[in-house]
Amino acid sequence: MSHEPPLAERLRGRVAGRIAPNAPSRLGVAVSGGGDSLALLDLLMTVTGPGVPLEAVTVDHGLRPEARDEAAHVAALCARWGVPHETLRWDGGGERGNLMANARAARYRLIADWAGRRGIGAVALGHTADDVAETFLMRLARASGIDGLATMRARFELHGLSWLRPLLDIRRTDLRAYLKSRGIAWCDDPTNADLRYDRARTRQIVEVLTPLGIDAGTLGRVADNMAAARDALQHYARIEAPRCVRVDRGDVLLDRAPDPPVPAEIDRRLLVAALIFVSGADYPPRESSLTNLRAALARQESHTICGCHVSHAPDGRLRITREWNAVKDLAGPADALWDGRWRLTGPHAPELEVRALGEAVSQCPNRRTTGLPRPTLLASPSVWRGNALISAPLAGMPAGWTAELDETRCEFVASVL
Ligand SMILES: Nc1ncnc2c1ncn2[C@@H]1O[C@H](COP(=O)(O)OP(=O)(O)OP(=O)(O)O)[C@@H](O)[C@H]1O
Repeated sequence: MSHEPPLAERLRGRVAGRIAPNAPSRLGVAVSGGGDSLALLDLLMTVTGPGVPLEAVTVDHGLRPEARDEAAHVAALCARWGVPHETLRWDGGGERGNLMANARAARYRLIADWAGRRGIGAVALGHTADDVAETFLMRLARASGIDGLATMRARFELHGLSWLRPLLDIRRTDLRAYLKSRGIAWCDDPTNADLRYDRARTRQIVEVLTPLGIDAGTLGRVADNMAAARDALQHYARIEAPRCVRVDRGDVLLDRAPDPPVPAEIDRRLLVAALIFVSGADYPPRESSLTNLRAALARQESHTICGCHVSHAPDGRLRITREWNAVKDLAGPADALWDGRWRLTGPHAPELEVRALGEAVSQCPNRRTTGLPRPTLLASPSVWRGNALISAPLAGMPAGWTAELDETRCEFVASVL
């Protein structure tokens, strides 16, 4: 029996400890071909047994010429190790906006779709303690708040999938040493050393700070402290939510001046949670967008943000409703979830479609009796047969149909806080 080097035992123990409480029936691992995620793949192979089949995935963003070879390298290793592997290609390099952010968002989406097809319940990512430290410094540069400075979560939910980060307390150098000891070659992404990128410059800075006693470990501990503070604030927001927030037929009514008052930070968290609840957004709005919202509200104006329409209700509370523009092109079968949250029940027929009510609200004679404002009615779900409006349950024209929030979304606190 060969003797395991202590480093391997230590790393396997840590990864096993992170995976065990979250183990799904099938586990995926996102492998770029770099040292971190290749080490993750190898470690996962040794800590998952036949009870938890492992599958690997690589995304070729088509942005660097070497990417194809990197994907092929991962594919070859997986073939040798008997791990099913798939390379997914992204061809959105020409899309408008921030290329890196688009590529990252597409990667998460592509991997989630792949996991859905393969019946995989959780996907592991190779973020390390060094990523925590570097992200912390990069967020400092943006004057981020507590959430931005907090350690990334070891587990989070996105696109209907669990994502795990089992390497968060493991240093990159240890993973490289581990790979060397196992004779496994990895690919170095040249952009990691390219000082035109924030990430590469930040790596240099971490080294410069070491003589001050500030290293990846120290920064990681500060980020952990921030995570503890974030969790405490979320806990407090959860306690305050019932007296500040009411869900009214899919809208959120937010009392921003409750008696006794809540701290501004709790009010901010409830507002962000309300925007996420109504829009189904994956990420909170940027701080600059929230500043614009506050300015508009201070002028007593309504405002659109994050796919939501925000206005003052007559009693002074804020009404956060879905923005008509964000849903006006959404059409789906009448028996499917609409806008990620509405379930319509009624005399279903295959040709029926759910769409936003829009200007057809004028065809609903009882709309005023609902007490709902026009923006809410415009974005509310309605049933159509071709161009004929059949039902608008929230606009006083049910015609045998009801519209209910899907159970995963109807509990405000449970779904967003
Ligand atoms: N092209 C890829 N294919 C598959 N997985 C990838 C790819 N790129 C990154 N990953 C996964 O994501 C992890 C983090 O990679 P990286 O730090 O480069 O991501 P990032 O772009 O900074 O995104 P994030 O916001 O998730 O940190 C990797 O260890 C790996 O698990």
